[in-house]
Amino acid sequence: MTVSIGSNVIGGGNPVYVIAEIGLNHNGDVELAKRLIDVAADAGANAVKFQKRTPEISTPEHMRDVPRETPWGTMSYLEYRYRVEFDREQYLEIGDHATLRGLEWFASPWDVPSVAFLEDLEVRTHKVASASLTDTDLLRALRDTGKPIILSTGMSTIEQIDTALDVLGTDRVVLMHATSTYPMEPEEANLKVIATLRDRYHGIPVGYSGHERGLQISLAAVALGAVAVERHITLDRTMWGSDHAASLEPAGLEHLVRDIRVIETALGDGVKRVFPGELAPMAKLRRVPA
Ligand SMILES: C=C(OP(=O)(O)O)C(=O)O
Repeated sequence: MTVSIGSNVIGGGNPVYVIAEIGLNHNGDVELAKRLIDVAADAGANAVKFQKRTPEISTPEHMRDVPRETPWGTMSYLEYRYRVEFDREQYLEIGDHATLRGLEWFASPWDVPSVAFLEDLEVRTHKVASASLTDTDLLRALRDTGKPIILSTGMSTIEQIDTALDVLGTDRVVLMHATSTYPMEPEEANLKVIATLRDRYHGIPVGYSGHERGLQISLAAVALGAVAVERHITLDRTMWGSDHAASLEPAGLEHLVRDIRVIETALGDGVKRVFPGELAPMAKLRRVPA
């Protein structure tokens, strides 16, 4: 089964769909978001992704008043959440820039009103963050859009994934294996879950959303058959903000896309054959012809 997002097809032997997750790494600055879009386009990614929240709904009650040191002074966690949200005009500017650079753009809505916000902007797909996998109201709102859904599975049990898919259906879903630790250590990657998900949810394309340092684990995910890869990106890992440290800088994203393209080519089709380029070595090296 394949899932189409714009002109890209995910699964079915198509090129791995690379999502550059800008998330909140724009720190509420449209110009920074546009520079990150440029980084994703220059690296050859397929899409850029954001996170869209209605802070008074999506911020857990117990977190709202927790003080947070920010570049704009000390504020409550709720105020900080507002500070890093873009409004409609800003998203229009960002979306236009992504389109101009040949990238799909979409977001993970973290609450039901954010789904309508993104629908109004005519995104072609939605992402469900791992944290939202158990939010049945959100899943229903997303199902009702009729759009393809990319569903991340970090911090979730198989039973919770079953329930989410009962709500979403299986026709237009891409599952993303993920572990929601930042940065994620190799011991927590559990990449064999990619095969577990593929076997259990037969026909649903399975990708990987990574929070590790470096490239090896994402590249191994591709070697294990992940059909989409999502990684956070930043201009500089030392920038202020919770996700920068577990993000790829421009050169890292460029190398990731380059190496993914090599690996997917190298995986081939699984049919054992003698390649034309082997004929000369065969003539030279094989003592006993067939
Ligand atoms: C946090 C997100 O995703 P993931 O769970 O894949 O990291 C997101 O998409 O907002």
